Amino acid sequence: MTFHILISDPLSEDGIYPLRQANGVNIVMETNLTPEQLADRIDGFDALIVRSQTQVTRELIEKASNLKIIGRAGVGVDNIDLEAATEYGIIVVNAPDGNTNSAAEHTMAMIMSMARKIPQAFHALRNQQWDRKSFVGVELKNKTLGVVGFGRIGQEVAARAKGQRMNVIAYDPFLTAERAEKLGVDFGSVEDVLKVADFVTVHTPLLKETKHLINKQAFEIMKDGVQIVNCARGGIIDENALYDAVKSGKVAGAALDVFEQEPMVDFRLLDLPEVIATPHLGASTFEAQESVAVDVSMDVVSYFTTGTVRNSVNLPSVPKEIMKKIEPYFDLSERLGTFLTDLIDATAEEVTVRYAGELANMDVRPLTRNMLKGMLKRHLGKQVNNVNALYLANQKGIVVTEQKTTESKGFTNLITVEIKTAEGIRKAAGTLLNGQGARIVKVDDYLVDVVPEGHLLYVRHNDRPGVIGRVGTLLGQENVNIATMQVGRSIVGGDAIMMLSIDKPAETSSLEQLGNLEEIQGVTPINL
Ligand SMILES: NC(=O)c1ccc[n+]([C@@H]2O[C@H](COP(=O)([O-])OP(=O)(O)OC[C@H]3O[C@@H](n4cnc5c(N)ncnc54)[C@H](O)[C@@H]3O)[C@@H](O)[C@H]2O)c1
Ligand SMILES: O=C(O)CC[C@@H](O)C(=O)O
Repeated sequence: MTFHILISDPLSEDGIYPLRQANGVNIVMETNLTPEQLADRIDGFDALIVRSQTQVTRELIEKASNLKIIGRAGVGVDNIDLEAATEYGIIVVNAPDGNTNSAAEHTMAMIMSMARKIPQAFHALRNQQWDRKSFVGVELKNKTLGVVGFGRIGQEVAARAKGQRMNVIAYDPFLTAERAEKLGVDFGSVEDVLKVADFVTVHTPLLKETKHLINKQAFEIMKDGVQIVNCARGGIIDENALYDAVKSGKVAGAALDVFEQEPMVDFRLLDLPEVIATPHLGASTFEAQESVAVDVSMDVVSYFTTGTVRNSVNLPSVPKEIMKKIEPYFDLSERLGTFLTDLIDATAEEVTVRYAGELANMDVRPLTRNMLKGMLKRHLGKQVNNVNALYLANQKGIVVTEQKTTESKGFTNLITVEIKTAEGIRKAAGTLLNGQGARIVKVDDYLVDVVPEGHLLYVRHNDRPGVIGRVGTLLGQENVNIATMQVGRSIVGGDAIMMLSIDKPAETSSLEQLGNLEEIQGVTPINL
């Protein structure tokens, strides 16, 4: 049998030697196809290997009736419709480590070029202007670099910046005080970072949560004269807001490798002398291109020869016989993870999942991974699945433990998730009620009965007469319909909670008003 592989973006020839060496493969390299031509060409191929140019859309996937694996020679999988690939049973693999170094070096090159106005000076010189006055720069030494997104590349950039004797402050939802100390950086919230940084560099994926993370409001809290870098993904910085911030003088320099639309169509930012740019070259080194091509080629060969891969982004790997028994709990596990993550405004350090009842006699590792997927997807987005969730959690320094007991205190099965953060331990427990679907039955030490779906509000309050009525009245005035409400309390007159299920998400202003009501201690929206 021949395995047909289409490579549709330029890949290092040295990097694809694992493919060239494999028996029974037919490699076709066609790197100049239009989307329409690719759609006409794709059918019949077993594997598609791309970089960031090829858009692997649902339409393309639907035309690829033989496709089994998509290889992304790089990190970001935002050019691949993962949902469609998963839906069609196509494994997506990437090369998460191969270009980390090059991307970090490019970021440093951009910071230094921007700080010393090297591209601008070269441009003038090339136009035969010997101008030594217009290009006075700033030193990096003793300046503060703010790193937003402290994963592989963010950490490598920080290490290099420290070599330039910069102070580094970072924000990442997975960064704990302990890890920050170990890595020799300060840490704080995004606001903390933006407020104190002389240079800001972003290294997050592009997700719903990170789209326009650096916007008008973010620029407003930055120091006057801040310099900003984006070598991660276009769209993390709002380009219109950046334009205005540079124009107003708030931002003294911007260095961009990536853009909201690529290839670039709006060149307005480049009219500004403070802006320097490269056309998405962060990973464009011989070393990185060879390394990502080797990694992805090896996974494609491994899939073809053994059916296994190393860097899966979406592979569901649940043994069939286990799957059948535990499948009904998949959704509940994931929702418990998301529920607790929304509830907790702190970095998870340890996660314990307790399985009580019949589940204690089964291999529940896929459920734990699904719970982690629910937990991590808030910050890592689509790249998390039940295959890579545990790996990603470990990579973030989260210690994950499973515990089992056959005693389940009145429930056939009970799953309790406990998350430890620097602020303490929070927990939620859920079960499947016979014929009535999933329920969250305990939040911390309060007994509840909540369907884990839709929009929920978790309200902490003092157990006093009239509080529940005031909450209902205010939400009514704000046109928020309450579908269900649960109340739990520790002791009469003590701390209490309300769990409300509402028909649509409450506006921020409504939540603020709710939080300001007498006897209310706090309000947390949860969206499942
Ligand atoms: N310019 C290029 O050519 C190039 C090359 C390689 C990678 N990249 C891009 O760089 C980015 C980072 O890559 P990586 O390998 O370091 O990924 P990574 O997954 O190791 O790190 C990303 C980090 O961002 C954090 N994050 C998620 N949401 C956040 C938020 N709201 N605020 C702050 N942090 C948040 C995650 O917790 C994670 O630690 C990706 O977008 C990738 O596609 C670009
Ligand atoms: O393919 C490229 O050159 C860019 C890759 C880079 O953006 C990535 O996310 O790995």
